[in-house]
Amino acid sequence: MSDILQRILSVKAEEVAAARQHTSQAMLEAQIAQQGPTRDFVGAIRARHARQHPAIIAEIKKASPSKGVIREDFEPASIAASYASAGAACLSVLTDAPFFQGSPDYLKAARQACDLPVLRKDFLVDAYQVYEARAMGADCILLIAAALSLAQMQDMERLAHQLGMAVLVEVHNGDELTAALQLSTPLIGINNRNLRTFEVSLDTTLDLLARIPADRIVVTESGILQAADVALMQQHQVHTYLVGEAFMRQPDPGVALQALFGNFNA
Ligand SMILES: O=P(O)(O)OC[C@@H](O)[C@@H](O)c1c[nH]c2ccccc12
Repeated sequence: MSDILQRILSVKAEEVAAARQHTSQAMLEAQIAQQGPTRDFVGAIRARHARQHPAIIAEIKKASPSKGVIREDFEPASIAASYASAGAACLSVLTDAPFFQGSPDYLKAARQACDLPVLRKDFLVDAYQVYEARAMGADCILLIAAALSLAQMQDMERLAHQLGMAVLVEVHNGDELTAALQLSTPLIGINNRNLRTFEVSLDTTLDLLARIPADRIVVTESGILQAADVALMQQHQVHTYLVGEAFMRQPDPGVALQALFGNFNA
């Protein structure tokens, strides 16, 4: 039986084929020409670090295949505003519909409601989706090393940079990290959740840390739920976090962000 990541990737290939039927790449490029400038995703993270603050990429996620519906009362614009006033560095918005109940409209609404840079959180398998990301307003894309060859990642990174977007490359093991370190992006995400089994272990971050050069920014992703998790990462000089569920389960996500990371001001 194929794992969940394989299933998602085959659905994505179908989605891309269908999307091309009604919106050509040339049409996406015309939409991109109408977009304003991108917001500096890496710069927003570095600015938090320069003030000795953690940098939080706060996620807007309604549901996931491992947890089902996480948040019933789901208004991306007000969640974005709440995160922004709580001092988040950046936003991450799920745009995948079939598995995460996300939408490009959620990304647009969230980005419009604040001035934070926004990551399109989806499963990219084709350059077409990089154009799509910028056309919907994204400032950064996610490249999942478990889903892509090094050559694919290099091509998509080059395109993202041409379009003014940053790249977060996500790894889960040493082989994926070896590939990720051959990209030029400074943003190396370590996903504590295995996308094939859903198992979560913060040791994933700690185990890979020693291999990451000092000029890269380690983003610990998934499973950061409580103060002890943050303290553990701080002890290991990890200062950039991608957090969704811990915030999305609370009535006010920004209040939850400050409860977990402290009340610093952006
Ligand atoms: O909700 P959490 O456990 O805080 O995790 C957020 C984020 O890391 C997670 O949503 C994620 C990380 N990588 C992904 C790739 C695809 C979809 C989702 C993800």
